[in-house]
Parts: sequence; C-alpha cells; structure tokens
Amino acid sequence: MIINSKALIKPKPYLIVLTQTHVQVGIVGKPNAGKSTFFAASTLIDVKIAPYPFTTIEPNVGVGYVTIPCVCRDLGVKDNPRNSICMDGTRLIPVELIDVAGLVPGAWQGRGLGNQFLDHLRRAPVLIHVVDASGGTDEEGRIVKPGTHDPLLDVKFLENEVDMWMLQIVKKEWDKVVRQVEYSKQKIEDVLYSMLSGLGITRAIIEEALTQLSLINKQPHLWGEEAIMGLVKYIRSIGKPMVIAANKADIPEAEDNIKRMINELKGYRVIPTSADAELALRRAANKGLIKYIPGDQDFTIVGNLMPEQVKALERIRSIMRKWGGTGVVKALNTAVFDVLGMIAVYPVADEKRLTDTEGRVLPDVYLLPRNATVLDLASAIHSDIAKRAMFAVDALSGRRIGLNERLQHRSIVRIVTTR
Ligand SMILES: Nc1nc2c(ncn2[C@@H]2O[C@H](COP(=O)(O)OP(=O)(O)OP(=O)(O)O)[C@@H](O)[C@H]2O)c(=O)[nH]1
Repeated sequence: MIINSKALIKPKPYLIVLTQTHVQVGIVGKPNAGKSTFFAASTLIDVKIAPYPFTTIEPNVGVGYVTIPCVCRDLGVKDNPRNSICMDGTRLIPVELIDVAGLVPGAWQGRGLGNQFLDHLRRAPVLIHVVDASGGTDEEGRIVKPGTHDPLLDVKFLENEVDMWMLQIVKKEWDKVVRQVEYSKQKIEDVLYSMLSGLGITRAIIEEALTQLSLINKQPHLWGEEAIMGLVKYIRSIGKPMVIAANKADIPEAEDNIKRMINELKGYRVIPTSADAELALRRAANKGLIKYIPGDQDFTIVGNLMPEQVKALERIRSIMRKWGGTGVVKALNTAVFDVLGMIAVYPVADEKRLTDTEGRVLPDVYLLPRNATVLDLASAIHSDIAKRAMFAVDALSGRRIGLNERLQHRSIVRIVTTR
C-alpha cells in the first residue's frame, strides 16, 4: 500500500444522477485482487477495503468516469457542464460501475458468494477483470508472497466461471429449446435470444455464434454438451468482453507478470494498473494537496505536505512514469471506447453559441453506441425529442445530418424538431 488507502475519501460535490442510458461496466475478479480499491478510486465513493476475502458483502454500484479531451479545449470556450464534469479541458463522463465481489473458483456452483454476484454481471456489457499481477494472492484470494501465484491462471479461471454460469442457464432450458425448435418450428436464434437477452446478449451475437459454429441448421437434440459449451464460450467472448486490469503494478514482482500477460493473453487488452496509487492521488487531490486530473500521467504538488507525504507521492510518480499513469481511468476508457466502441456526442440547442436552451455552453455529453444515429441521440435525450426530430446540424461544419445518419465521436450537434 502506498498512502493509507484505507482511510475514507470524501465524495466530490457533484450530483450526477444515473439514468438508464448510462453505460454499465462490471468490475470482477477474485478476492483481494483490488476490486474495491479500483472501484473506490474510480467512483470517489468510499467502500469497505480490507485485506481478507469477502469484505464486500453487498455488490456496490457507483458512478465512475471515462474521459475524453473536451471540445471546449479545441474551441477555446468556457463550458458549463451539467451531466458530466470538465476539469482543465478533460471531460469526465459518468458510467455506472458494478463492483462484483467474492468470485472464487466454483462460484457458479454457489461457492463463496456465488451466483448472486454472477447475476450482477447480467447487466454489464463489458467487464474489467482486476487481476493481482504481483502474484501475491492465491486462486482463492488468500494473501501469499508476491511472485507465488501465476496471475494468468486467474484470467482462465474467471472465463470459466462465466462460461459455467451461462452453460447452466442454457442446459437447464435445453429440453424447452428442443421442443420449441423441433416441434413448434420456432427459429433457434429466436429461442436462444429470448433465453439470453436477460443476460445482455443481443440477437446479433447469437446469430453470429450460430453461423460461425455452423450450428444454425443443426437440430438441437443432436447438439450434445460440447456443441452447447462451444456456443456458450463464443457468446461469452463477444457478449461479455473483458479488459484485464493488471493491478498492483507498483509491486516489483508484477513487472514480469505484466509482460507475460501482454505477450501471452492474445486477444485481450491488458492495462497495467495501480488502484492503490489512483486512490491515493484522488484523496490527495480532494484535500487540495495535489492537482491531479483522473487519468493524467502526472500530478503537481500544490499543498503544504509533510516530508513523508512527499516521499509517498514521489513513489507514486515513479510508478506513473514507468506505466504511463496509474492505469485506472485507462482501463475504463479502454472498456468503454475501445472494446464497446462507444462515442461521445455533445447535443446543443443553439449550434452557433454551443448552448442549451438556458444558455449553458456545452452542458451535456452523451455516450452512444458506435453506430448511433441522430435518432438514437434524440431517443437518449428524450422520447418526445425522438418523436419530433427532423434532422440535425453539425455545429462545426454547419452540415445537415439526416435522422438515420451516423454521428461522429466528439461531435457537437443540434437536433432540429417540429414544434
Ligand atoms: N500494492 C498495491 N496494493 C493494492 C492495490 N490495489 C489494492 N491493493 C491492496 O490489496 C488489498 C485488497 O484490496 P481490495 O480492494 O480490498 O480487494 P478486493 O478485490 O475488493 O477484495 P474483496 O472485497 O475481498 O473481494 C488491500 O490491502 C489493498 O490496499 C495496488 O494497486 N497496489
């Protein structure tokens, strides 16, 4: 631990209300990997942090932030953010974080805190898997000497937990699938979709999996366990993609493991993180001791500090130099922008002044799916705006954008509606 990260941190005086349109990110991992610390650092909400398994009894849901360079910086305007935060030209956009605690091998069978937590994964379209990259916790989450446990095994373990959880759901209903497809002549993709949509799996993912695995025309009673498992694995890999937060990157033993993770975990995005360092920085920034914008690669000391505080902060600085920051915001940004491919769009009511109807400059920014159209933005703002939307105007180019045209990342648009 770097700076007393167990002390509580004060939430910032921003009121961000989560709505159904917020993107959800699940934070998963075995006990003691650092999920609660990652969660606390990301949300600025204090959660119980203790070095033994099953500390977090209730799953925590909180507001975390992803960041983009704010367009106010490019345009040289002073903005008045409302649904997000702007710090020195970095826009912090809220996302909902779900801290899923207590996953141990066999959780799908109800071990540890078991199925109730796996159920919280339902809602998250992307997961950040916090792994103790220092190898200082065994597979059950017990503290061991750093370098003892191979963190690559944790990645396999977690995948297996999610696979087994989904497999259980599918197998339980398989007789019904057989009846509906073979006797009631329903399409297999429809039947599987109605079974898995509650887990946040889209129809497109199911269709892709069935096609890629050449299962679309195979009668379900002939599938067998292996084919069902193959389907589940495929669906999980696209439906619940994971970013690996290679945490405790500040511990020397983590370095080799992180290199191995980057080289050997092909197809994954591995982000070295020090959740402890991020938490310490945010606490210090909250107290006015340092100037630190979440996600930045460095910070500035501005307060009067005791020599030991300066020493602790300088230690954090050296970790940030090594890894290019603490990695916490980078992991969130990777999950939301790179893996989910979300875009951020600023809606305004006046495209010349860049204001809303109350004269606030660039008040809101919305996260939308990568193919989002003007109509999608209108629906995200309000169903009434969606009903009355005619077209949009791009504030920078003045170009008219059709209702079904795709929006660009970091664009500013005015939606023109009927009266
Ligand atoms: N050195 C170091 N220690 C960390 C880091 N992140 C977390 N820790 C420490 O690891 C221990 C466990 O962290 P938690 O955040 O409570 O772990 P958890 O995964 O939430 O554990 P459960 O609540 O039991 O599921 C605490 O002592 C943390 O201070 C880090 O980046 N570096």
